[in-house]
Amino acid sequence: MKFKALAIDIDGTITYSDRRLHFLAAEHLRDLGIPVVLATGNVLCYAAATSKLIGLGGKVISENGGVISTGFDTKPHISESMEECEKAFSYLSSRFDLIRLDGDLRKTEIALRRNVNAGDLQASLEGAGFSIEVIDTQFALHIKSKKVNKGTGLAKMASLMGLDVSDFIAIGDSVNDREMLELAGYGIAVANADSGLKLIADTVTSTSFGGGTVEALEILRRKSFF
Ligand SMILES: O=C(O)COP(=O)(O)O
Ligand SMILES: [Mg+2]
Repeated sequence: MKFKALAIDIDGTITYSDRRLHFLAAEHLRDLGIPVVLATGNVLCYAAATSKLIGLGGKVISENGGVISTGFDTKPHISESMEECEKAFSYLSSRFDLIRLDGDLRKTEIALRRNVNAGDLQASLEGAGFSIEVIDTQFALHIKSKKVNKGTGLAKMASLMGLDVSDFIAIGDSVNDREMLELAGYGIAVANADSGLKLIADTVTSTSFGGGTVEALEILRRKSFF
């Protein structure tokens, strides 16, 4: 089996636990020989800068699928307005002590510091009839649309690249990588991934964080997957 591209999470997957970039993982990604798409819950400028600094081509899925860019100088594709997320945020703000992240850089969802429990926020929103979800990636909380995720982002990116989602290998570590791993032709969870992601992955590495990505790429090469 041959795959044509790789979609890979940033935080927790090509970093150490404290978010420093894992240089060896970055080096392996630069020399992969197939297009590498960075897929993150973080904002577009963070994803694009990471792509540039690694030496990749600027193809990124950011804001958990809400904002997609196929190159450094191209206009991003933005999925939907964040009006519902803003309403949910203002509802929650009167009930919880929320700390919003990233200023006005976010276009489609809202990120929060992890000083509150995602399940409590979710239950409060459901009680008030909101159709909005709250996820905890271990790096931040995200108030987001249920219709947008890294899977829908991958589908959009694949079509923009003239590929099918099944042409992609996906690697990740967290709840926000689930739909992307489900859709991709082959999915790998690094050892620090949450148990739900490990359950749906085709392979789970024995090494954590960026070291897990180095191991994953070695496994994929051994299988001649690209
Ligand atoms: O932004 C986050 O919460 C986590 O980012 P990630 O998707 O790159 O792991
Ligand atoms: Mg992650």
